[in-house]
Parts: sequence; structure tokens; C-alpha cells
Amino acid sequence: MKKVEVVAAILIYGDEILCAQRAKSKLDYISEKFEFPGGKIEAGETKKEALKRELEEELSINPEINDSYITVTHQYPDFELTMHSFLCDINTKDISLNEHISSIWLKRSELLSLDWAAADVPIVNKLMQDE
Ligand SMILES: Nc1nc2c([nH]c(=O)n2[C@H]2C[C@H](O)[C@@H](COP(=O)(O)OP(=O)(O)OP(=O)(O)O)O2)c(=O)[nH]1
Repeated sequence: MKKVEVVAAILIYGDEILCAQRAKSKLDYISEKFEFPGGKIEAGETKKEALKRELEEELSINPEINDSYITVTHQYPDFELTMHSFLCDINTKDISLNEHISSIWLKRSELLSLDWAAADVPIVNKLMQDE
């Protein structure tokens, strides 16, 4: 089974977290789902370098990337995903949606109101527990 390794940013502004909606895709289980911005690690990159590049590409931001949060593995129908999440404090809500179709800033207690990609649910649950 194909393996995919990605990094994802939990962008925190005050008590709110950025939730970003993926575009429509042929994989219905991730199509238009909410996620934490990020993407695949390219050859030769560290996890933080990959995340820095993805945040610039996707949102035109360059925040400080803090501690790693949790790593999740999830079996999707077509591939096995390993996702490393990182906490990032951000001092502006001024982002550009270069790839996502929408975004919303939510308090931790509100996170479960969205339709998250399945791999993200353990991260969302932990964010709510850690509140
Ligand atoms: N970035 C990110 N990807 C996630 C999350 N949850 C989740 O299931 N994924 C999946 C969706 C995709 O299959 C994969 C990330 O791939 P991607 O397509 O966004 O990454 P990329 O920007 O490097 O993509 P590309 O160059 O192949 O187009 O991980 C999440 O919270 N953040």
C-alpha cells in the first residue's frame, strides 16, 4: 500500500485555530474536507522546512513553527497517511487562500462542528482535551 508522509500546522491566533477547507478532488474521502494546512515532505527537507515551504505556498505566511504536537497514522482506502502536526503561533489573521477553498478560525470547543478529513480527528480531539 502506498505511504504518504505529510506535515501540518495548527495555526493559533489568540484562542482560535485556523481550519482550512481542501478543494474538490476525485478522492471523495478528502474532497472538500477541513484540514490543517501543510503537505508532503519533499526529498532532502526536514519536517519544519517542508512545513515552512507549504505555509508560504498555501497561505503566503511565514510563522514561527513551534513544538511538534502529535503524529497520526491513518489508513485511507488508497494510501497510508502519516501526518506530523506542529503548533504555530501566528500574530495576524491576514492569510491568502492560494489553494484552499475556504477557511475559518474557531475556538477549540467549536472544532468538531466541521467535516474534518478522517486523519485529523485525533488531532482535533486532542486539541479539545488540551483546552
Ligand atoms: N496538509 C494536510 N494534508 C492532510 C491533512 N489531513 C489529511 O488527510 N491530509 C492528506 C490529504 C492528502 O492526501 C495529503 C496531503 O497532500 P497534499 O496534496 O495536500 O500535499 P501537497 O501540497 O504536497 O500535494 P501535491 O504536491 O501532491 O499536490 O494528506 C491535513 O490536515 N493537512
